[in-house]
Amino acid sequence: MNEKITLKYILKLLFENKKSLILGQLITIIAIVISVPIPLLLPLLVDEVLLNKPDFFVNNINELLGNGSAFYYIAIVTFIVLFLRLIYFIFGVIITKIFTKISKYVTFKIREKLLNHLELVNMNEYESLGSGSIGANLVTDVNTLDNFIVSVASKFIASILTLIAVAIVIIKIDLILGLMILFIQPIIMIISKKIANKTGLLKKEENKAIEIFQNNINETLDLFGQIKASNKEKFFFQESVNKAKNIQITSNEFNYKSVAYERFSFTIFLFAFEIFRAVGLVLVAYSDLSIGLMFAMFGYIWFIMTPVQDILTMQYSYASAKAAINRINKILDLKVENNGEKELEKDIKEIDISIKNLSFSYNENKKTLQDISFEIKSGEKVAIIGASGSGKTTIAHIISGFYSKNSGDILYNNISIDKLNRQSLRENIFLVLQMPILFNNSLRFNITMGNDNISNEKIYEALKIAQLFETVENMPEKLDTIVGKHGIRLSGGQRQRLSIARMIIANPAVVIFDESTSALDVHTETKLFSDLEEFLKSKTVITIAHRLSTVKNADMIYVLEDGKLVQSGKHEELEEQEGHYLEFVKKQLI
Ligand SMILES: Nc1ncnc2c1ncn2[C@@H]1O[C@H](COP(=O)(O)OP(=O)(O)OP(=O)(O)O)[C@@H](O)[C@H]1O
Repeated sequence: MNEKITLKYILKLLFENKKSLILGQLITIIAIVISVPIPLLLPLLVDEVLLNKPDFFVNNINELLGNGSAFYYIAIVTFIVLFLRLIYFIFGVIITKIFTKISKYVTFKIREKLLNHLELVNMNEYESLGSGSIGANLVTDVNTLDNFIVSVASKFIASILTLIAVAIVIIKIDLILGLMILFIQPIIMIISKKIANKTGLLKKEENKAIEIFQNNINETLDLFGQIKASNKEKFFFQESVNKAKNIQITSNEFNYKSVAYERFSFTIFLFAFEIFRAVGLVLVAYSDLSIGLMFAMFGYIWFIMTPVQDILTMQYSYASAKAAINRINKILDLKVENNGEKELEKDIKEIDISIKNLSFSYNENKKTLQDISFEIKSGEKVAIIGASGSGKTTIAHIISGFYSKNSGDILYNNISIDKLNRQSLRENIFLVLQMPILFNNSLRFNITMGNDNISNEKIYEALKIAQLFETVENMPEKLDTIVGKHGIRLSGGQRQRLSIARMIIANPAVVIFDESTSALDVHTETKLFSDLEEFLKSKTVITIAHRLSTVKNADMIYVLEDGKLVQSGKHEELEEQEGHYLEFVKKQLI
């Protein structure tokens, strides 16, 4: 079982960069040690210089650099403060650099893990989520997680340590004020946490609306041509507008309420700040707290705002990250396809296929294939026919290892599909689809599937057999012509022939044609099969077809009806029997 994304898992990834993590935290601690005294320095001069009570600074400056005027002391301490701020800034940049690198590593690892899992996911499972939501998970949700990791890795420990250091200094300066801060801060944080949960729910709504819109618009754009052909632009685009409207509503709710909630938390903090100030004044009036230290306290109250705000923001992003993790884990919940260890020999020439009591359903309500058994010997040419929806494509997909059977077995040279490595299976069985979908890349890429080792000569040879040579020769960029998204710039027949050229290059032992020439005219189809004859001679060929001419010469014909195998035999035998095949022949003759 694939390990889920959890906070523990994220921590594990963070600790894979242990050295950088420790270095980053060390520099953070040094930066805190440098920054914490800053608010104390200049206010101390109020007492030592303005109120003429020389102490630490004046005494030490006198001893080290000699006496001087008020300007002299103020200038020296100001210089020290500016210098410390500069160092703090430089350390801040280094810290950001280290932690950004670590967090980008973690988000990359998460994306890599998701992609590695997706690669192995079972087709049925993949279809249950759809490409739109998986895309959103990989982009938006991982980014949400990224923001959270950056802020936690770089600010969590720093904020806590700064708060502790400041608390110590404040308590040392004045016990009452210090303790007040220590009590009031957690209360503010608890209130903020409750608010953060509400923001998380709103974010969830917004993300859902974005996902629905993304799925809808992807589909509308993919089917743009068909929508236009059915004159349904208004309907489909209005649907998309409605979904976009929903984003407006949910985004509006999230954005304004999350800002309002954030401001509310901040206002509570400011309330506390004013109370601290009032208490400071009272303490100067009624206790031995000096004016200079009171100013220092005010400085610390401002100083403390950044780490407190950081922790508050971390709570908001934690709420969003938790929601993102839940959605990301849905990808990891998708079951992977069974993958056995046995392999068919590379470039094997002969594969016997034996299908035994095979059953399959896409969902629990209906059995798509029921108890099908037949054998295909190596080199045999078989045809599968049947009414639309009878399960022909499904059986082709199962034989090629795209969908996993529910029961029964398929044996390839006596090796059960459960024990067979899927890559090895697909290397030797090629399914030529009716509607091949192409990459928005060059013809060459689509034929070779990115394999640069295949020579132009070999590609042109395949194109000639696939009846596509002249078409490609007449294209301005020839093999470098870009085919458009899903191959939109090619006709249906050209796409089918390109897919056949891809099959010729792959040179498998078993070829399955699933209505792969349905878009071709009879003349081109006849020429194609005649040119393919030599290439297919020794191969096992399974043809799914609607045309009698394609089926007639098969060594064996299997007839499917409603997911069941109802007839099998040669054309001459089946033609003599009453049944589906005879009906099929009659229809073709008409
Ligand atoms: N991905 C899918 N998810 C759910 N049901 C599906 C899926 N693909 C096909 N089906 C259903 O399975 C049944 C068999 O479909 P299949 O595509 O195998 O039929 P076919 O005989 O190849 O049809 P055609 O000749 O029209 O291509 C049909 O009822 C179809 O609705």
